[in-house]
Amino acid sequence: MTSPTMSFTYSKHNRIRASLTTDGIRIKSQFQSYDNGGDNENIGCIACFSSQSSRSLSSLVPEDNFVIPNGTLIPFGRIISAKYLNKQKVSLSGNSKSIHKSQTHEHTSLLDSQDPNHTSSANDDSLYEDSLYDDIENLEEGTTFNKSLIELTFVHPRGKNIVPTKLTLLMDPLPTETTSVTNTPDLVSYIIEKSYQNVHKEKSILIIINPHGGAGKALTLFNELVKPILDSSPFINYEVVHTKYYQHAIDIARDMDITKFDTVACCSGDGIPNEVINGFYQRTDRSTVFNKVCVTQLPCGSGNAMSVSCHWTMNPSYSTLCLLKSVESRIDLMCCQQPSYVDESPRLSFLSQTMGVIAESDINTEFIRWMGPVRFDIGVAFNIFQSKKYPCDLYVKYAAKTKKQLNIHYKQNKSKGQLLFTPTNSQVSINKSKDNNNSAFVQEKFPIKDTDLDIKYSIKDPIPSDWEKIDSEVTDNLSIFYTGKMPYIAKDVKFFPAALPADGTIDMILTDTRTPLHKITPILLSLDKGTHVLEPEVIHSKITAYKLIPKIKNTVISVDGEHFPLEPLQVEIIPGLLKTLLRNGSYIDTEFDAM
Ligand SMILES: Nc1ncnc2c1ncn2[C@@H]1O[C@H](COP(=O)(O)OP(=O)(O)OP(=O)(O)O)[C@@H](O)[C@H]1O
Repeated sequence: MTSPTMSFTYSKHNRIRASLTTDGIRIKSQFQSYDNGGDNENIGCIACFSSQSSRSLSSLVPEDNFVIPNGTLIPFGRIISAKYLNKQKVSLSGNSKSIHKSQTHEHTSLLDSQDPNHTSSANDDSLYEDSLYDDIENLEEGTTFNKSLIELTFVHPRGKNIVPTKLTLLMDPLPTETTSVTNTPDLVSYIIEKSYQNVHKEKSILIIINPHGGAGKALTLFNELVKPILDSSPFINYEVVHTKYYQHAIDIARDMDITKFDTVACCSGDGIPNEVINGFYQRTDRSTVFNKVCVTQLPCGSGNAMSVSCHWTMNPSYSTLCLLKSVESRIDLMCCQQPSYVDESPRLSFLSQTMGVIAESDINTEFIRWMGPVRFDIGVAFNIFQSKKYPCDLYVKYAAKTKKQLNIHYKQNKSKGQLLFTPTNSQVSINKSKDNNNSAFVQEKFPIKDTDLDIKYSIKDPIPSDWEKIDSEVTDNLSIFYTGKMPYIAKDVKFFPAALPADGTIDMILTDTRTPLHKITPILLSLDKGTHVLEPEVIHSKITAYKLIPKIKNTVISVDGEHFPLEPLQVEIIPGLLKTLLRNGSYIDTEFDAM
């Protein structure tokens, strides 16, 4: 991994003072320009940094006139790292107007030790001292002066994306009341601790890029939007591998050395995360892998449901910030069996299964197109829903059958799954504060044991007696059959608004062709809001397992956006199997409880 560091000349020309607040670091002042001969209290200019910078900085801050208004707050959520620029702490005493260096600073940051480009401290020190002489000129006799020169790395918006940049800040020491509360008397340690609360910040990541993903744009998106942010973090190590053939990511995940990595980040659509979890599933040490390795998506494909649901964004740069900052969580997976492959190995699914109109439309591409412009074309919608039905038999094991039961289930399970890391030893602890059921659930399921991965219901066995057959009036006229675990199945399509990461259930949505045409229109038009599930014609339940037996020859089954054989499909939930990253520890808020 490379860890670019900015080297630039520090002087009073580009000094910026800043102060700690409870939410971040506030830029206080000031751009002191020789050109205009005085202080400008309104802006801090870092344009001069870029002109004096190394290659890395100019690539990070290409604008010539990037300004930070005085008073700007850099929130901890946007801060990637901080380090002292001086290796020695300097104390000045005002009456003598002289500099006394104290002992060598104990808190050398990771950057100092890792960065081969970091230049000598002697030079830094003299520049640092120069800058301080200005400040002591105004000191009153007897006062002491003790400030730190901090290099702060953070991300800031540029256009639709975020990019990393660095600022050198002159900051006061940590207030004594803060040090007594946190036991982190050191300013840099405090900033880093606040910037990575409850987060496992040191990550060793295997990046899997599908160069064909997103119509061939994945590699460019990685290089332009993901890599600069990864490279700006001293806490991230990563290796990159490219997929070279169809389903290559299964082999990569099955064969990867898990002593080297704790995270797999898929620069792809939803196809690669699906392959990664299936590669894990095929390993002999699979429970160890599922306990250790976290799988996430950096949205570089055409279907990026995982990112929009988990990182709350389809933007690769914001998703990369989530990769650095998100809370590790456990989410349920679904295990699929079909006669063609079950003897070889069942297949895991993290997103959805569907048969019929949606599968035929290809979720990842055509479906979005259909949902976008054409969804307003009522004629097309009518045609789809009028003419095509997909008869089947369907047996389900209910967790919440009625909409009322589903609402209760949703409220009870909303906060399940989050894992918190204690800052001291990085051991997983359970978030007990939110919900007692939650902690019981996670304690029970963590760590995953080999037996947790065993199939509970074989497709070869008779249908269990506690499964219910869906009314054949519905299934003989089936229009939409869609089961899923994540709220968004594409941008702006909130198909499963009640989906929860670790409630141990699959959301099932059914419609049938008996629905009158005038009722189909509001259903189609409300998919972006997720309120289609409220329509009485839409069946919406939570289930833990099902068996679908198609009774039609000319359609397709799709699992996580990939085509599967048109034959009986049996699916069951595997609770909390996958470690992933959820922004703020939850899926994007669908506002289901307010519907
Ligand atoms: N080098 C490759 N050659 C052929 N297929 C590949 C290659 N790399 C990955 N694939 C396949 O591409 C498929 C889609 O991957 P992904 O979801 O990342 O992309 P996407 O842009 O969302 O694509 P799609 O719209 O086709 O689903 C997967 O089935 C994967 O096995």
